[in-house]
Amino acid sequence: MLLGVNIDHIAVLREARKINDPNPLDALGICKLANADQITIHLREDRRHIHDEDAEKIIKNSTLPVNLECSINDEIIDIVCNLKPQRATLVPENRQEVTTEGGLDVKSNYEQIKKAVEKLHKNEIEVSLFIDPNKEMIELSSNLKVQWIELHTGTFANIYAMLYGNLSNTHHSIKELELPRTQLKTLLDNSKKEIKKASKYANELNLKVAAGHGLNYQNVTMISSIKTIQELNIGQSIIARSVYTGLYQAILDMKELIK
Ligand SMILES: CC(=O)[C@@H](O)[C@H](O)COP(=O)(O)O
Ligand SMILES: NCC(=O)COP(=O)(O)O
Repeated sequence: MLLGVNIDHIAVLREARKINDPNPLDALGICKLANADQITIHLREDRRHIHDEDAEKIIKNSTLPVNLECSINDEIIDIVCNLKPQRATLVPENRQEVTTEGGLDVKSNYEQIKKAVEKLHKNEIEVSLFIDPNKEMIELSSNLKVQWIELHTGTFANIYAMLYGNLSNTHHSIKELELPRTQLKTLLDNSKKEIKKASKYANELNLKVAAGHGLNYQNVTMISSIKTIQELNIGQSIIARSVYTGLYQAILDMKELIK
């Protein structure tokens, strides 16, 4: 199983002080040494962590392929076309959100996405669509002739955290998931089944499948055991663990779990 390490959260720490430290660029060599397969970054419209200058330097200096996540906004797509990462992953963005809350609505935004995919392909950038594990979204992605889809695992991760991660005992508890454990267990099983079924269907349509969002050292093996998923993109949990273990060890630990 391939691992893309999302290094956005190094920039989150830097932006907490609005200075130049820590610099996400410094992570590139460590990711390579720890056998990461890809660097993932998200150039958000509000530039809350990764900035244009970071993206430019990371793409120029990385010896690993760079997967640049971005919205479908015209201006952002033009920036990505100039930056020329190996891959662009198109994601939904909502200025108010704490983090990406769901997959791209490929149906409602079909024409805008088509335009973005064509521009990116013209610039020799492979394209992935960050979508929910939903048959219609997969079929529309296939129609758009993208190379990859990335299945949003945020719902799965939230259920897991409420069931096994003690989240319900904190002020971050997710109200709509405050359910009896038996019910959460069923929801978790169903969520995994949905992801498995979606990845199998996408492979049948010749789409390569990545998955990510909210994956961590506890929940990841439930997803990495799905053979029709080729790659995981993981950020927050790896960077959080690296505070204690160092980034090199945090990546090795994740690689060991998903091999
Ligand atoms: C699309 C996705 O899942 C990641 O890019 C994630 O959103 C990164 O973290 P932030 O949501 O904090 O930007
Ligand atoms: N596309 C998902 C990603 O890059 C990482 O998300 P997270 O692990 O930071 O939640």
